[in-house]
Amino acid sequence: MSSTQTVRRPSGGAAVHTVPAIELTGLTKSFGSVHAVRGLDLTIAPGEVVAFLGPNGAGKTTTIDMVLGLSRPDAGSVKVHGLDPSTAVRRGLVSAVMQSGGLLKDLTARETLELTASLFAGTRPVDEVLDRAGISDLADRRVGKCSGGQQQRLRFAMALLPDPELLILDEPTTGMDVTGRRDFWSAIHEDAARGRTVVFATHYLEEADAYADRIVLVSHGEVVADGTASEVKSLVSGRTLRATLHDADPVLLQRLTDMSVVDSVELRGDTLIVTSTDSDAVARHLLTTSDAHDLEITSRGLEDAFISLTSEGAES
Ligand SMILES: Nc1ncnc2c1ncn2[C@@H]1O[C@H](COP(=O)(O)OP(=O)(O)OP(=O)(O)O)[C@@H](O)[C@H]1O
Repeated sequence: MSSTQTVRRPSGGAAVHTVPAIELTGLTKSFGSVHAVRGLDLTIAPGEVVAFLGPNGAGKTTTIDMVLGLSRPDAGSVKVHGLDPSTAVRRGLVSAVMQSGGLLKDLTARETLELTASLFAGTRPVDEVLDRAGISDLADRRVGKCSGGQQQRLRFAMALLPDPELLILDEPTTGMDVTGRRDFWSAIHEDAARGRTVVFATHYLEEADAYADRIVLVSHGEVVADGTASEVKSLVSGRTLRATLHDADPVLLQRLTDMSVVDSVELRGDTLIVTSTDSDAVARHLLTTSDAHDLEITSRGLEDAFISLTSEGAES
């Protein structure tokens, strides 16, 4: 069952004695015969911005629910700032921005925040959280008139009321248009720069690439990769080499395929595409034995890593 290709853990350069923002040990949760989370270990240091990635059904939401104290593990433990999750939530150490729900359409943004603040002791001033979420200009707009992106920034403002040490976002931008997503992330990014720990689950790989210090990739309820975006990308070793090749010689294609450093060879019209762990050797071979020209070598992206590390059989 063990399949972890963890490249490093923990990360973020935190001092060894620092109490982790999140510490998951052997976390396990099943629903009937579905093993949603299978012995997941993860430590997140204060101040890290971590993307939690994985295909549908990988166990992201189940894990997040346990971190927020919304459900209990079958086995293993969850600590949030050294406390059990419900105590951490009660003390305002952690709050969450979820995908939907929790808003009343007839209230304005300010009224929504005032109502939420009245339910808790010792919250930040409403004007401050409006400002931090970048929606001061929307304070008097009714929620029902706000766009999806603006509503998400309002949820973000609500989550900031207790000034939590740790902010958790579960697929916060699903269904938003590009502008809404960009505005939402710029507000989160600015806030995180002040030192808040942020953990977000997303299906948009480019969001993880752009905004996370660290990517934790889960598959079948386990961590399969853990590192910076470039470290995770480098787990799918190699690069893609493209070249223009007139009159491709089948012997040349076969020789390339037979090279031990070559993963795949493909011909699309005049364009030869080779993925390889040693693009220099392939380039040398091509340039000395064929008329290949317009050579271009690129790193494989996060999407390649995601597919390769989470596909069936990746364990082997
Ligand atoms: N309440 C539940 N009852 C039964 N099965 C559940 C329940 N919640 C989750 N599961 C199952 O557990 C597995 C993990 O689900 P989870 O929602 O944690 O995945 P996810 O990574 O968040 O997926 P997605 O990206 O689709 O949201 C899935 O197979 C899901 O069907």
